Amino acid sequence: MASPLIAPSILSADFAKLGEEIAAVARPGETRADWVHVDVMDAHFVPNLTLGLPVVQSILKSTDVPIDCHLMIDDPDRWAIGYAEAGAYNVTVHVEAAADPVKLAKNLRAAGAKAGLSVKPGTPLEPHLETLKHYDTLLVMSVEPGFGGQSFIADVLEKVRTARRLVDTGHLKLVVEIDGGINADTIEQAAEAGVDCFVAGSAVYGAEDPGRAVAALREQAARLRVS
Ligand SMILES: O=C(CO)[C@@H](O)[C@H](O)COP(=O)(O)O
Ligand SMILES: [Fe+2]
Repeated sequence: MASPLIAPSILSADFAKLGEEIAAVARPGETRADWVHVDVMDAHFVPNLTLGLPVVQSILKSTDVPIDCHLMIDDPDRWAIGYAEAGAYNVTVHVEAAADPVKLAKNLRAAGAKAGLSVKPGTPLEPHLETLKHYDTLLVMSVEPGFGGQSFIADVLEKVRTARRLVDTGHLKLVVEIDGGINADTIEQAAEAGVDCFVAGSAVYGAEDPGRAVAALREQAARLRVS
C-alpha cells in the first residue's frame, strides 16, 4: 500500500494570510502536504459559509500542491464543474446533494479532475456502491459537515472498512479519504481501518508548526496502516 496521504484543511487556517498558510505546508520534504483540502460551504447544504470559485482560482495560482475541493453545497450538478475546469486535482461532491452523481462524475473527469463522492456520518454506503464505480475518491465524513474542530465519530470507520475491502478485492478503485476530527489521538484507528488520505484541519493549523504536524501525522498513520 502506498504511503498515507495528508491533506491539511485550510478551514482552520488564518484566511487573512491564506497564501502563507498554504506555503507552510508546501515546502519540499516530509513536511509537505500531499493535497491541500479546501472546504466550500454555501450556507444551504451546511449551516456555514466559507469561500467559492474565485478564491479557489487564486489558491490554484499560488501553489503547486494538488488542491482537494470538498463541496458542501446544494446543486453540485451545476457548480462542481467550475472547480474541475479551474484545475482542482480532486473535486468532491456530497451524495446527499447530487441529483445525478454518475453524470456529474463523468463531467468532472472529462474536465480533467478526479471525481470524489462524500457521505455524511449518517449516510449508509451500500445504496451508493454502484455509483462509486464512477468515482476516484470516497470522502467519509467523520463529523457532521459544516465546521472544523469537532470530535471524531468512530462509527463511520465501518464504512471505511467496507470500502477498503472492496478496493483490496478489486471491486472498486478508490482513494479512501476521511474528514473530521483527525488528530494524533484518532488517526491510528482510521489508519487501521484502511484510510488512504487523512484530512486534518485543526490538528495542522492549530499546531505551532503546521508542516511538522503534517509530517508527524503521516508517520503515525504509516505505522498503523493495514496491508
Ligand atoms: O469538511 C470539513 C468540515 O465540514 C472538514 O474538512 C474540516 O475542516 C476538518 O476540520 P478538523 O475536524 O480536522 O478540525
Ligand atoms: Fe472537508
